[in-house]
Amino acid sequence: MKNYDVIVIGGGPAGLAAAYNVKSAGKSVAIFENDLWGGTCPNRGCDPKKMLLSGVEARDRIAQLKGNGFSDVPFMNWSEIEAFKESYTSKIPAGSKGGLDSAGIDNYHGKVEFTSKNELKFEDEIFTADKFILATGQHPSILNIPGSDNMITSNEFLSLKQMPKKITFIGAGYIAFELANIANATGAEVHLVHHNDRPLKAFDGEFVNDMVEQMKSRGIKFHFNIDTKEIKKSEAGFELISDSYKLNSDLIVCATGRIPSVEGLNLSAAGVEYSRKGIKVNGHLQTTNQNVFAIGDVVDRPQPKLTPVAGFDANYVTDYIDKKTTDPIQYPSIPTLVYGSPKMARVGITTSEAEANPDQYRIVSSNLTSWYTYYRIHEPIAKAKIIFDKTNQVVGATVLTEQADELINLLTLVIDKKIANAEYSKLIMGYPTVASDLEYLI
Ligand SMILES: Cc1cc2nc3c(=O)[nH]c(=O)nc-3n(C[C@H](O)[C@H](O)[C@H](O)COP(=O)(O)OP(=O)(O)OC[C@H]3O[C@@H](n4cnc5c(N)ncnc54)[C@H](O)[C@@H]3O)c2cc1C
Ligand SMILES: NC(=O)c1ccc[n+]([C@@H]2O[C@H](COP(=O)([O-])OP(=O)(O)OC[C@H]3O[C@@H](n4cnc5c(N)ncnc54)[C@H](O)[C@@H]3O)[C@@H](O)[C@H]2O)c1
Repeated sequence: MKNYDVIVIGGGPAGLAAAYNVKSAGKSVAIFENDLWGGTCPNRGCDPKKMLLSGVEARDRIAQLKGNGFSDVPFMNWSEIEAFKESYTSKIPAGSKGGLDSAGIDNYHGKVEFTSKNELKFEDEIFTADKFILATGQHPSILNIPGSDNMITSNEFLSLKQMPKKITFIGAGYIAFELANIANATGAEVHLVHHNDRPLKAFDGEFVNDMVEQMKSRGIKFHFNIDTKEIKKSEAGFELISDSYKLNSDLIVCATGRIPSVEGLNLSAAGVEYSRKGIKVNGHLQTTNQNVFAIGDVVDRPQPKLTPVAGFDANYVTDYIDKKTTDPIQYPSIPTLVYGSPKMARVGITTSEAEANPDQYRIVSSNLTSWYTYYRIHEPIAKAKIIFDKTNQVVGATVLTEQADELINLLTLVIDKKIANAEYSKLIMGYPTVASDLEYLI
């Protein structure tokens, strides 16, 4: 039998951050992982996706300067950029494990399951701990329809050795939009099939429509209000079938959401309750067993499931276990981003919340397309909606531009630190940049 102060299950951003924190606090810690050390984000999520996106960004920049210095717009060579991505991702699992070894954190690879409220079994050995942290994340869901085996998920897409000529994505959330843009930049014929006509439903409808139009202008085909009933193997590849609708493609990617990874852990033996939305927690990220915590994507909570949120959870829980805080977790504003062409991002109060409460909020819409920062790169569309409260403080923002990933972080700073226009205007920012424009937006 082995005993630790803390046992962490899941070696992704949440679990790794928690394990390092526990170790730094001078406590004994073990971490278990049953797949790739490093987890979703660096192996099959954010990082490989954004490496592939660098090719999309390069192509977009050239396309926007066509006739102004460039005449040809090259397609992205998939095999080459995939290999470039692989040069990064292939080192992640060994690098993550190496980091744990160097830090003296005991790490175990394989299947682990609870046998009681404070015991685990791993390869016939029992492990006990004072506290457990569940950080097992999520994995892609696959539609439960006939022929579901004929689809791949984002996991396989990100490591395709060849991009097919014609590819279909089912779903219209973050993953479908981002991967569709990547496939499109390689010259593939790309289709996006959605069961209703409101993609990216958490974002401002006007900006989503603008984004859809931009993607259409790049050749991506949208098929709305199609309820996929079956996927059949066909001569041409795979056939997506709905009531009176058929679409043939070489490859179909199911991007209809992700589900919490709780199977096989025997959580009932630990007295930990969960649902299809994730593990149930209280304000201290404590599960229905007070000595078992849950952090990151596996948690059932309203905050978006993102890497920085997973890290924030880890820091909170280890502080709570260390008795550095007794307060419930309080999240700062969380920016969320769709890495498409262009990018769309939002933070704070949404435009729909602001529209529903006109006595509390004022929305200022700006078309930034002709602003120097966006004109310089000849962006076809750049827009912002900034939400102010009664005191004229920025409390929310939605932006649509290639530069949205940088702009939204500045706006998050303005919101969280309650920076007033008068204060920001006194700063000197590098010019001409997104930051030097900001005083005219806030
Ligand atoms: C395609 C894609 C793109 C994304 N892009 C972004 C982005 O741009 N920005 C962003 O912030 N977020 C992005 N995300 C989300 C981000 O990857 C997650 O929010 C983040 O990885 C969550 O960290 P986590 O540690 O909670 O879970 P994970 O990273 O999923 O790690 C959980 C780990 O637990 C392991 N595990 C599961 N079950 C067990 C078990 N029974 N025993 C042992 N180990 C187990 C898993 O193998 C995994 O390694 C993206 C996700 C995807 C899929
Ligand atoms: N840029 C980022 O930060 C980023 C990128 C990728 C993923 N992620 C994370 O991963 C999570 C999962 O991403 P996702 O895109 O898989 O999920 P999602 O929840 O964003 O989107 C799923 C989409 O599939 C649709 N859908 C559901 N059932 C369907 C059906 N039967 N037919 C057609 N469409 C259907 C939903 O309406 C929705 O539009 C995100 O919520 C986010 O937390 C973040």
